[in-house]
Amino acid sequence: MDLSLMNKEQKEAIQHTEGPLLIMAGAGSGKTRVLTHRIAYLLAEKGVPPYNVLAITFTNKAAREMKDRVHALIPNADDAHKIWISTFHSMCVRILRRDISHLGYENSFSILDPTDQNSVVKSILKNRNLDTKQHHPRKILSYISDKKNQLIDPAEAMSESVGFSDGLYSEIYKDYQEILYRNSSLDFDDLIMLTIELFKKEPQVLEYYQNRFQYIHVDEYQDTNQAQYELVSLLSQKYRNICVVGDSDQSIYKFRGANIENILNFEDDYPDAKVIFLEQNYRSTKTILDAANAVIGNNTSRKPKDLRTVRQGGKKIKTILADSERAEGQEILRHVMDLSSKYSYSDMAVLYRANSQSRAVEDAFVKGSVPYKMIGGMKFYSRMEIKDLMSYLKVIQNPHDDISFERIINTPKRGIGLKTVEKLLNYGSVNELSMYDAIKEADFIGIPKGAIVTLMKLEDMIENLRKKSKFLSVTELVDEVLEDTGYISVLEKEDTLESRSRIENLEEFKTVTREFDNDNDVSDELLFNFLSDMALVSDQDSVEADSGVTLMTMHASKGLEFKVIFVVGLEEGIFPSQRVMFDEDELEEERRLMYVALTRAEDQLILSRADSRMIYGKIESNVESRFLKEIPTELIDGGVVEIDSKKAQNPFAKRGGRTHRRTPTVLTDNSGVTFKVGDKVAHKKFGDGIISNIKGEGDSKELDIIFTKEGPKRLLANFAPLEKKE
Ligand SMILES: Nc1ncnc2c1ncn2[C@@H]1O[C@H](COP(=O)(O)OP(=O)(O)OP(=O)(O)O)[C@@H](O)[C@H]1O
Ligand SMILES: [Mg+2]
Repeated sequence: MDLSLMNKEQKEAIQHTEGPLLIMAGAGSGKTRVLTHRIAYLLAEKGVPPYNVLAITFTNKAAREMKDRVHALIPNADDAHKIWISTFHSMCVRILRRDISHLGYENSFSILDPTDQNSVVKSILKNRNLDTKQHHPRKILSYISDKKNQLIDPAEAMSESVGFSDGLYSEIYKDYQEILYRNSSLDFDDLIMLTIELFKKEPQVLEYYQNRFQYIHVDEYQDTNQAQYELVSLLSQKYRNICVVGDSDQSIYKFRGANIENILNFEDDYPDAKVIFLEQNYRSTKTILDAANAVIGNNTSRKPKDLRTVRQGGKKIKTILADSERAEGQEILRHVMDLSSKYSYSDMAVLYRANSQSRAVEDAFVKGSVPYKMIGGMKFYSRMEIKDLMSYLKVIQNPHDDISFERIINTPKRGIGLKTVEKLLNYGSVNELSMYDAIKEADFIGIPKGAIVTLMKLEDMIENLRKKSKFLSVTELVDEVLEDTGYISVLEKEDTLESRSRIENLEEFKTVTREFDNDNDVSDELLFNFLSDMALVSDQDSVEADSGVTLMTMHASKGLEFKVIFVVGLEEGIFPSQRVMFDEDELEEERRLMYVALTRAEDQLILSRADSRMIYGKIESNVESRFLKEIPTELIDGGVVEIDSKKAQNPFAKRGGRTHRRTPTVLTDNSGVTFKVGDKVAHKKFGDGIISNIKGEGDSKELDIIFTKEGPKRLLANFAPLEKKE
């Protein structure tokens, strides 16, 4: 295998195949690249069978990328397919799918998403007559998650609880776990906790996987939690060929139980471990790396390390100071459009601290017709119609999933009242039956005749769909579900703006299923695999096509790289966030997050902040983030661009010493053309239309246009690719 493109340390790491190996190195030094090459090397040079190799990544996106890269290095595609490259969660789904029955769960278990978890906790609180305002479900769920990540079960949590609320939470945890068990449902943390439980209870199962995974790799090891650590330790005990890579400066998941000690103590765990440091960064320009190193240098609890780059110089860092979040969004749009002559949209990413910050940027992009994709699939999947459809699919897969069944029992409306639902639930919980099974005994429960007939029909329909699911693709199954349940026809009859957009979303969902169908053959496991995939679309993952500017949280950007990175909202109180300001440890974690964000950039960094912004409905002013101040001024482009959205701006004017170029298709009032209500216009993407309304001033000026084909849209006058028609 050709390793000539790797440096000396990288080569050493690739060729050290036997025994424990730790690669500790800064961002962009090729850690992930070493992993992929090491896997290829094991197969090509050491004759290791592909099924003996395991690689664990932090996100599904990273897993997909690693698979692609390994495929490219290994000539035999079949071999590449046999290597397990996955996240902790999807690995555990596969293991549990085979053997979870040892723990009393059904092999067809469901996976709960955060919304489902929330409704479980709410129902427990209701049963216990507790107020959700006083006992916030989110707080309880994070308690439960903490316990699970530390592998503490309800009994243990109860026995070691101190004080009233701790005691109460541990009891809720017990209820929660019982409900999940009854529903044969698992939450994300269960996937790992139960796999460990399975391994401990059934040593022969553990041994099977130990023999199978003789070479184990873990990327981003600094962010493993206790449970994940234990899982890796169990699996690697027998052969001890364990290679972990990570960077303690990029540990950013403490809030989810990640334990930085796992990587720092690796040498204690494996005294015979070989340790390799990589010091050469291949990703970023010197300017970017100098900035990142300067920032992280302010953390006191770290070992300083050297990180150099071959890419000398580089463009200075640009900064934006806007007067509002809206102006910030528009200024980012302006930069994106400027840069789009040199880079493609997919070379750029906008990073923020919290998901809620995306809206202002999204608004600007929508109105400026800049394509973008959001990483954080939850948004799409938490829409009502998508949740309904998913619930149907989940019930078809696992009829004992009461959480999903309750959602669809009267959706679309079929005359099943709340009373009937409650009776089924109560009867089920007394007799340890799922609602689905309770229906079979509906006669004894005192459910009205008419409702019984309807419920029987519903069960028939679901049974039928289940049979079909064995020989249909997921897309075909989705069509059947929407048809048989009458879901689509109800929406079609409604024929409102809202119902139409719901139909569009369901169509959009089918692009997801189609993609899945293209990669997977029809089989008994197809639906299960699809639902597992969907459940694992975590907030790091995108569901949209691979084009457009990427919008995501800094957390989600870990491991990725882009030519141009925007970091927005660099204000005290936003980033670092208010919550951490007075806690030195948390502040250091926040600074590591800044380090992660900065080191995603290859060529150009653009850092922005707003003088004031709306937070929870209130206008707040924040001063410049300390992280921005920690960047040496000589690395920053002298002209801090001040944007005042109240004063109309001429985008051709010189500001901050720079001239803004515009793409020639943009003909706006600023370039001499005046638009007025009633004007006929042609839009590059949407075609012909008529202006129906004009609002705002300067950069914020908005045009409402009714397009012949696309209907009404609201666009930013200065950015919309519009031409006036005679
Ligand atoms: N020896 C090399 N020669 C050329 N390019 C390299 C070399 N090593 C790594 N690279 C490139 O440098 C970039 C960063 O590599 P990689 O993503 O593996 O770094 P990393 O250490 O995993 O970063 P992070 O800490 O951000 O996860 C990639 O584009 C990779 O292809
Ligand atoms: Mg990496």
